[in-house]
Amino acid sequence: MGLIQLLKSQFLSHLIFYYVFLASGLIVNLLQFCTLPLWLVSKKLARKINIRLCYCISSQIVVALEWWSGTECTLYTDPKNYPLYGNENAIAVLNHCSEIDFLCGWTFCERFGVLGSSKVLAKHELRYLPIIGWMWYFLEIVFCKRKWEEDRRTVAESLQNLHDYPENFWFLLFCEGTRFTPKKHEVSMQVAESKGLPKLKYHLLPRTKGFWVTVQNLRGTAAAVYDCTLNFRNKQVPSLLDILNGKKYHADLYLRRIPLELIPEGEAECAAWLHKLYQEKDSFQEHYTQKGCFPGPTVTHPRRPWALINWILWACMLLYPLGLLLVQLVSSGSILTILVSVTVACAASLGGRWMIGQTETNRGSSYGNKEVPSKNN
Ligand SMILES: CCCCC/C=C\C/C=C\CCCCCCCC(=O)SCCNC(=O)CCNC(=O)[C@H](O)C(C)(C)COP(=O)(O)OP(=O)(O)OC[C@H]1O[C@@H](n2cnc3c(N)ncnc32)[C@H](O)[C@@H]1OP(=O)(O)O
Ligand SMILES: CCCCCCCCCCCCCCCCCC(=O)OC[C@@H](O)COP(=O)(O)O
Repeated sequence: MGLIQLLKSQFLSHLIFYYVFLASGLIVNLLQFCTLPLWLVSKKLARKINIRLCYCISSQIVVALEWWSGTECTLYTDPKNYPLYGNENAIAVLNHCSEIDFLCGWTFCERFGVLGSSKVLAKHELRYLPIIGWMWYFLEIVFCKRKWEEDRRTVAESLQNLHDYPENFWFLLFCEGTRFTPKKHEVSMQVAESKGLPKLKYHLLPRTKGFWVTVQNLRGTAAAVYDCTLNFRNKQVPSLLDILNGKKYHADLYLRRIPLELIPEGEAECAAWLHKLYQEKDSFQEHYTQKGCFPGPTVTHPRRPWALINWILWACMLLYPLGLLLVQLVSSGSILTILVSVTVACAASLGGRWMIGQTETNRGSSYGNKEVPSKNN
């Protein structure tokens, strides 16, 4: 292990990341709270400010992937569509295969300039996640309880609110509804069989209702569906903790742009269309497994410096006063104050580690583990 690699895996390096992330995150949450009265005066301005504030937080995790771990992200797409990415609203449909697929999604958002504004249909448990969940409240993220009877109205209403959104955004949908595990795959393939649908090898059976309600409510707002299939080279199974330890991965993303007009309007037709899309996605994954790449050309797509600049600015702003405080503490020689500082450092470390734990599949939900009895079964 080289010196730099050793440095990246050290507790102190992680502590710095945790401290900057947690302290800046709480400051940003507070600033977001202060924008509340502005929503009454100018919704447009409040949204624009919140987009930038959210960028301050989410781009820090992108920095960990792009700059700290040096992970490379290759985009496979039709070059003629390339100029449209970032310049239109889109619904991104992504496979839910790893613990960092959301982060790879964020990285592509960053590169196309839509990181601050991008959204997701997220499970409602994430709403309460400190910093990220609170930030999402102000970003108008759409939450679902994964209980259709409750979600159908709230999700549609939240989507309708995005009609006059002032900046381009990508709306992410993990149609599989939960992360891939062998058990969830087995259960969902039983459902596929009971519905007479072909089995999928690399995906869970997609949940179609969220997709249908999203497409219907974003017609006229989003121009296209981006069918995104993500994979990692050499069968690597990445985690956020490994990223923080500086482990480098190579992510490949296959992106197909499908104009929204091509998607059927009726619920049953739209569901059938999505099932077909997932069968195609499965064949792309098979291609990747066999050949080590996706079909079609790649486009060079460099990382941008803004996320790193944002992190450096926050680090300077937050580490300088902390350094001064530490010097004072040590020179005061007071055992009590030194004990308090050690406790605060441990709390920051545990807080950061706990947040990373929220991305780990083995701590995930049991959603999709048990076959839900349906009218078709
Ligand atoms: C490169 C581009 C990147 C772009 C990135 C852009 C933005 C990034 C922004 C943020 C990044 C942060 C990411 C955070 C990640 C958080 C993500 C999540 O939280 S994922 C979980 C929440 N989201 C979803 O679940 C979305 C998909 N789900 C749905 O759409 C659901 O339909 C629903 C709306 C949630 C409702 O769910 P519910 O369970 O109540 O209903 P369903 O209709 O889905 O289920 C009943 C239906 O399904 C059949 N069934 C039963 N069991 C299964 C099974 N195991 N598998 C499949 N199907 C099953 C059952 O028979 C019923 O069938 P039918 O419809 O015929 O009645
Ligand atoms: C610079 C970096 C500093 C690091 C400090 C700590 C960073 C912590 C970052 C936490 C980011 C949390 C983002 C939450 C995204 C979680 C996405 C996710 O994985 O959701 C899972 C759901 O889709 C499905 O849930 P399951 O049904 O599988 O259960």
